[in-house]
Amino acid sequence: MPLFAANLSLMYTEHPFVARFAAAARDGFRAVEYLFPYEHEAALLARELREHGLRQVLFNAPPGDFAAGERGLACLPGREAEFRAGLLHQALPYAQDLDCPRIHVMAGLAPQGVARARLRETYLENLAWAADQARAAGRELLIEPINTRDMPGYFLNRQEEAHAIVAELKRPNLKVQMDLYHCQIVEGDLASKLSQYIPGGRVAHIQIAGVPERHEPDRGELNHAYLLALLDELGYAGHVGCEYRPGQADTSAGLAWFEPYRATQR
Ligand SMILES: O=C(O)[C@@H](O)C(=O)CO
Ligand SMILES: [Mg+2]
Repeated sequence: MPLFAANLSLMYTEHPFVARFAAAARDGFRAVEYLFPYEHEAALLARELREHGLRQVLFNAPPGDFAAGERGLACLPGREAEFRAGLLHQALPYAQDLDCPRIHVMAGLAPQGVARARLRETYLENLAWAADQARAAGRELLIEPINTRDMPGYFLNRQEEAHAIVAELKRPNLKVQMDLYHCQIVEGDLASKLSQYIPGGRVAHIQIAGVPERHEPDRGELNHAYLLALLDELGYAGHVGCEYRPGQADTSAGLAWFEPYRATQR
């Protein structure tokens, strides 16, 4: 049975951030993920994890000025020093304090007028450097294709591009975060894509949500039970992040889809 991680950036937003750990644990989750930990002391977050029997399985490296619309720095020429400082001085220390095995590095929005080849070159140089730093610290580094309906201009959109980069850089700890919500919007054919990519061992984290509204996985056009059973069949052993915005005010009330899996979480 899949192991799920509640995404505390999108779920349980009816509670203040720090109270979301307890809420997720009460509902039977044993793991969490969220976008950014940096507004909170690592010791405080570590205590929430410990007190509620939760594992932190993923968070993102600093993305630049998120409030101003930036969505990562890794492909941006001229921002290398900021990207590298964020990884080294913020993401990796938090990963250590939270005992978090993997960090997602956002690519960034492609700036107008800069050749794609130059962005790709910058992206690969930054990723190679960052993967080596993460490896020395015992962490995996993840890249995630994201759809351009939600994030217009985002540099990395397709699974095949992400897998090509991982293959090219040959860093054993550089892996793909496969978000089935984005993949369905950009590419579709999810069952074939899972069968193609999971056995290769390059997918270290999966995320799910209903499509098109990014609500609970049992709302919308996808057959989540079929896809989750397929993950088991394919031997996927990582976590499945529940990265969705609940369709009603009460996150717990929308967890009927989670019922068959609740007792098997660990
Ligand atoms: O899918 C997403 O939006 C996230 O996984 C993320 O890290 C960037 O927002
Ligand atoms: Mg995602």
